[in-house]
Amino acid sequence: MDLTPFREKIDALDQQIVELLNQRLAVAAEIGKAKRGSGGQIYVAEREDAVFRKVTGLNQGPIKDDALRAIYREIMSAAIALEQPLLIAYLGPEATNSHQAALKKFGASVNYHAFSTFADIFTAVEKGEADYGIIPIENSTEGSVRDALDQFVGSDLKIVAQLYLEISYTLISKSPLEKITKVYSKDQALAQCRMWLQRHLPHAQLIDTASTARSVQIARDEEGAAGVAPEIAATHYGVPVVAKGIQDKANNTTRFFVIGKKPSGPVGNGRDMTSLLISLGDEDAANSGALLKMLKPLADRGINLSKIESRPSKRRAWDYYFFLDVAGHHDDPAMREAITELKQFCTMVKWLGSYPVAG
Ligand SMILES: O=C(O)C(=O)C[C@]1(C(=O)O)C=C[C@@H](O)C=C1
Repeated sequence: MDLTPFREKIDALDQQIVELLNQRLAVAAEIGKAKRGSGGQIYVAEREDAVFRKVTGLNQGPIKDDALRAIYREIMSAAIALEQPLLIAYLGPEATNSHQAALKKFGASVNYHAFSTFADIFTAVEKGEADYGIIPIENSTEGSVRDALDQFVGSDLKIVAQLYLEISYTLISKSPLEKITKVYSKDQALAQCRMWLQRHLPHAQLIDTASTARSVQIARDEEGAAGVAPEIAATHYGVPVVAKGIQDKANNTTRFFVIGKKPSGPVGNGRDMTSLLISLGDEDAANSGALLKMLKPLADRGINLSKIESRPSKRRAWDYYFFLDVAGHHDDPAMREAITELKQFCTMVKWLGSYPVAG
């Protein structure tokens, strides 16, 4: 069959797509100029949310919404890069789950820098050395990332967006499965793949490493060695993938926050979420009456709570902070009223940020 006529059609369409993309980017460049003049935010979570909803709403197929979203992620990433080069801070080394989350949120056209601690990421964004940071906040099987939550106590940075990343592990090695004698990875990653490894590599030695990325470096250099890491690490270090999706539990998902200096505006229509940090002060946190009192200003206004987490304040024994995720935006009148009421009896009510629910 002669494919020439089809390919000619595709060539003509590609020409239009490229022209339209460049027209769109030229408009973004204008927006960038206006933002630089007024000190506006380059990455605008609520606008990106609206663009994603608009284009998936227009979609009649056959392209899948996920594919369309991925394409638009890269279009807006290119727009951002044209408006102003952005630097995104994440928990390294390169090719970690945090790196993958950062790429998923900001696309391939912005710059990334790996930091070794959460505190370093907060400091880099506070000092303006990075524009945004990506912080893992909770995992569907392991629970909250406490060190990350604690950083918010002493910081004025805002949560500007969230995203969910399905955590999937890949067996990475130069050797075929039957020649693998050692499997390296971070203990949590090995633990999450224990059943698969038992079934497919019952005689291999399991060896703990400092990070999943490190295990792939070892697999690159050592015959018969494999690493267990996100797939991005195989590409990054140029080591072949032996098996994908080797984690024992499906739907193992990590939630990440994007942190920045300026808050995000509302999306509206119940599609915003707000995070608050509350301290009850002298009220006994173990007293259920005190907890009830804290939740009442929210409940009275029909503001739904999706998460509550307590952390020791480290100021006094048995003194706690509460991290709350509630539905709505800080600018909603009901939310403002609830916060004002909370401030009347709580020693601290800190607004950590409002952001689109959709990640
Ligand atoms: O609307 C804006 O503020 C833009 O900068 C344009 C645009 C886009 O390409 O649609 C790019 C980056 C922002 O994060 C949001 C949207």
